[in-house]
Amino acid sequence: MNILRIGKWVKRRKHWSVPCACRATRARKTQRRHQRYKLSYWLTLIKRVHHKGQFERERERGEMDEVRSTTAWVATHSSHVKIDSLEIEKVVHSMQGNIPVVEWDFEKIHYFDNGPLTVQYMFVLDALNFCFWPDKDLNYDHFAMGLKEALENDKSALDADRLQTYTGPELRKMLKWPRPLPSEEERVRLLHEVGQELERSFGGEAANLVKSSGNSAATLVKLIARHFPGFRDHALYKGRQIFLYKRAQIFVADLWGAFKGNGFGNFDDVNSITIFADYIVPAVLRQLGVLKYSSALCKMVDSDMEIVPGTEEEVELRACSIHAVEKMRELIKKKFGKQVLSIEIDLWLWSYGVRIPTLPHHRTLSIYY
Ligand SMILES: Nc1nc2c(c(CN[C@H]3C=C[C@H](O)[C@@H]3O)cn2[C@@H]2O[C@H](COP(=O)(O)O)[C@@H](O)[C@H]2O)c(=O)[nH]1
Repeated sequence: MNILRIGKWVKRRKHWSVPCACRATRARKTQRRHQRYKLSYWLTLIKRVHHKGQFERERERGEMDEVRSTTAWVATHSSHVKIDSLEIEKVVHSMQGNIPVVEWDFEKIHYFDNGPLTVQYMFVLDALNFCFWPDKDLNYDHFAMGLKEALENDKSALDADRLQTYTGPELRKMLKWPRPLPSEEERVRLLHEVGQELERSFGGEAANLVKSSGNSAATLVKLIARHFPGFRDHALYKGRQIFLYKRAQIFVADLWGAFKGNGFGNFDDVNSITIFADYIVPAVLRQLGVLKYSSALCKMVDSDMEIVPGTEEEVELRACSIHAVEKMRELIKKKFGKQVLSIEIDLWLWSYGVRIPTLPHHRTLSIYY
């Protein structure tokens, strides 16, 4: 019996010792695995922190490409506007790939003091940079000069708290405009929105908004769109969301131009910006023969008939303009080996267009451009 019992006990011990040993080995293995995991976890984290800016930027750049990719999609599904590739070739060859250089602020109308107040000025100006045409005597220059003069007379005129209090008549007075501005209520609402959000998230200063972009144009556009609903320039077209971001992108370009690529205008990825789809550039591209409109659209534009925002016509006019210029850039690169920025092409086209007051342009009531 005893022997039997001892036998059973030994058997049991054996039985126990096996799982015990296994458990110990497994525990050691698990510990090692955990250590390895911990190490790789920390390495990844360190790498992430180290490259956070880069990761962020790559991600944002992907999102910026949404302007390129969605407008390209419109161009391939377009019903009322067509891009004439042969005409693009002609334009590019006639200039031998050299885009005429236009100096930013060629009109000498902007405020500039090389500091944060210039950033505040540019942001407020671009918050109001849309739809001047309903008043035939009004244009962008009045806003640029009016806000400049206001700042020169009173450095606190565009402070975040002041922006939140302006009324329509006060804004008019600041711009020295004798009658109600087009979309005056919307302009005032957008001023308030800018003031509130600058105060809430950026210590009241647009300069802090720019600083938080980490020298990335794409991140800055994304930040603006995230924080300021008035800048979320997009449309629905044939069931898809199309991104245009005219005023957010022009703000980046204005900083880049004003600060000559330094300080607040220093962006590592300025080439991520596309042209700014307004009502002047499509008209210039049409005159160059690059954009061809359907006969119905020709009639609408030439007779100053209003085009409803969000219609296929309106989205195509804007999206095809962006895509045509992207094609122009690609061709310049392919044929002449030159890297041209969309911003440079935009300034050339826009400055050309505004010098021809008789150039027929499409008329859409919008807060985006
Ligand atoms: N594509 C594109 N559109 C631009 C601008 C600018 C001003 N940029 C300044 C920056 C450097 C220069 O030196 C400029 O002073 C305004 N616009 C748009 O034009 C339209 C105004 O027309 P009109 O009514 O005639 O003033 C309106 O939709 C406005 O939003 C630009 O650069 N590119």
